[in-house]
Amino acid sequence: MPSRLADAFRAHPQQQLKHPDFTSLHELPDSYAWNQRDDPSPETFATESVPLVDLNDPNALQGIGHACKTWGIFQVTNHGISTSLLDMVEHTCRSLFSLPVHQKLKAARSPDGVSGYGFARISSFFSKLMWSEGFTIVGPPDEHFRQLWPQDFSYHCDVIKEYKEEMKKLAGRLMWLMLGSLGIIAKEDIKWAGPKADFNEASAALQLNYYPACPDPDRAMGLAPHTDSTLLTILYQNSTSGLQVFKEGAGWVAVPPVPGGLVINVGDLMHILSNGSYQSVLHRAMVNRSHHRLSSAYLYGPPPTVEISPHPKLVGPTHPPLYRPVTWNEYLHTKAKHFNKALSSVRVCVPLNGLGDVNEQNNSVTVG
Ligand SMILES: C=C1C[C@]23C[C@H]1CC[C@H]2[C@@]12CCC[C@@](C)(C(=O)O1)[C@H]2[C@@H]3C(=O)O
Ligand SMILES: O=C(O)CCC(=O)C(=O)O
Ligand SMILES: [Fe+2]
Repeated sequence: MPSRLADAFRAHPQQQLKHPDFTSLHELPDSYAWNQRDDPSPETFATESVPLVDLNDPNALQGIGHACKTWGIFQVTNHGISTSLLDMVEHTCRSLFSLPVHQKLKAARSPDGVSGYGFARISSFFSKLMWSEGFTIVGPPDEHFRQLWPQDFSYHCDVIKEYKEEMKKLAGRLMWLMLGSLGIIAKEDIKWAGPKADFNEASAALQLNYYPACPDPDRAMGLAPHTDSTLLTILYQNSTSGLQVFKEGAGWVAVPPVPGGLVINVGDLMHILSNGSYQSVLHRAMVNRSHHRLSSAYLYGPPPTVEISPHPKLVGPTHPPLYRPVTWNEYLHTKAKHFNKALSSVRVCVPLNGLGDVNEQNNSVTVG
């Protein structure tokens, strides 16, 4: 197994799709029309909303634990990331996606690579195209940014570098809050957290997403339903709504932007580490008729070759491990090959008369 995150996709090259100039499309081409309107509209039916946690609140740990068990997603305020940094990231996203298509294609993701401009990796699993553009950053963005902005690439590199540093610190803090709520509190409990317990060796990808305004938003899909292959994801969304999460019993629920807030979601690896206690949430992004939307997802995971398995503290005679150990690289590779079957493919088979409540989450995806 390769030791760098950037190598995880070598064995699964992605076919390059044609990038449109969205601004020139005044009608929704058939290739972008999803027949997904069989689900109830969240505005009409959802009576519940995603939990909001103030990180300065002394009860934040309990709030986070409850949110991870029941929703797999929550929003945070007082997270310590300055508004000016978030504004700068938004400005860099805006500047990137408003470049002419031919310029953006100079930084296109190569078929066997992970970084660069293009459609989301999951596109190949759907017969319809998504109304969005993405830019994935793993490692330093310098080379690609130099192609995009020959003049001011260093300014944008600095913004991304600072953002990644701040996100890494916040992610480490969130890890201890999420784990703490499960009783995993000592630094020895997670060896790879390192001597300072600061998760210094963690790895991450930054995914910048752009959803242009769409002439027929009810039939289009910005980003198809998926779970993230992460421990956790920190999402910044601008003031245009679009993110929705699937909740059993409630259907698709909108996650409205909270001024200055960040969205935190549980990923598949955290679901595994928590031995199924925390749900990795199925989510998607919808598009808007008059407003474009920007988001940036900080996809956070362990060092690429560290094995993640149900934590020993959460496993016992009445709680057998539900998953086998898996490294992030191996899991990304599996996701690239099997998409929404990846999680069940690492699940341990429990005999029919087996122990434990085996609640498989609804990961099924309907292709329009
Ligand atoms: C570290 C990661 C996590 C990746 C793959 C790689 C870089 C880009 C990430 C995303 C971002 C968009 C959704 C997703 C499903 C996709 O298509 O690309 C994510 C995927 C995953 O969570 O599996
Ligand atoms: O744009 C959004 O709200 C969701 C983005 C997302 O799910 C991702 O990048 O993984
Ligand atoms: Fe996601």
